[in-house]
Amino acid sequence: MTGTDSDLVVLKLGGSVITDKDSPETVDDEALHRVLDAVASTSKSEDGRLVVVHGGGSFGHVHAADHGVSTTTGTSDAAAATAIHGAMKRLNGVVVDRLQERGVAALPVHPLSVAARDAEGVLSLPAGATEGLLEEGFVPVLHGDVIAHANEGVTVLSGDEIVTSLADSLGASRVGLCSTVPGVLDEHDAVIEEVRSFEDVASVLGDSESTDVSGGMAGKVQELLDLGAPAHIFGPDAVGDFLTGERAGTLVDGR
Ligand SMILES: Nc1ncnc2c1ncn2[C@@H]1O[C@H](COP(=O)(O)OP(=O)(O)OP(=O)(O)O)[C@@H](O)[C@H]1O
Ligand SMILES: C=C(C)CCOP(=O)(O)O
Repeated sequence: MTGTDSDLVVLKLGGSVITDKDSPETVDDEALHRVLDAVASTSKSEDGRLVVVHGGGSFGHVHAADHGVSTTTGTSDAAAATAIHGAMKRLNGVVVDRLQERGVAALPVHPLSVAARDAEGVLSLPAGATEGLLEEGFVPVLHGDVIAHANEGVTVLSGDEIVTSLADSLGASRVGLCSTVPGVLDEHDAVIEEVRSFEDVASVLGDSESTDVSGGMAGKVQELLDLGAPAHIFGPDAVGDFLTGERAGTLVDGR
């Protein structure tokens, strides 16, 4: 949120950061308050536009696992889809409410209503609603969800996919992923400052074939390297630094 008014920052709050992954549908209040305090204080002091995306944690993932739904295996059971979507809407409601309580003009955008995948799994996520809200001065808050998937019913759309899709379609100037770890870690658990190619980190992340691109660090790094914008992976303590344009965690930049 530094620079010109038109600068757009996309920030993802990891589901494992803002929820207690060991307890179904439980928000990690302390962690959520901490990261939202940082978002609220910087959004008042910095120019620029912000989109927030959050993951599923103990909300969406528990229901997705119960119903055997992943990013590639779907369900045609409307009740199952509603269970997953409903849980994600509850978490989204908490994030939006708590941002509004802090004076941030947050509004929800639910991907189920706008996005779809074709039979090859290629995602279409129209950005008109998000863009329109940004133009009106709101902070759109999107979430991982279930979406229509040709021949599969609905499948999971991850927050990471939303981030990369919107960053491209809206021309984000910076992207940040707040995870539970302080960055991409090397074999001694030290934060790697910069990743310019996947080969730089393949040995600590495992090779791409063995990785589920919807989750885990290897998939994140691969997708972020393909973006047209610099991306940062950092821990909950560094949200404020990222939003004010300071160095935060690991810079991933494949441009
Ligand atoms: N080299 C590495 N450096 C940092 N984390 C790694 C590394 N290799 C694997 N990981 C794992 O990747 C995890 C981060 O990915 P994960 O998808 O769980 O994060 P998240 O953004 O918080 O996602 P979610 O929204 O799904 O909870 C870390 O918790 C860590 O266990
Ligand atoms: C499980 C659901 C519905 C959301 C997944 O989003 P993620 O936590 O970003 O992978």
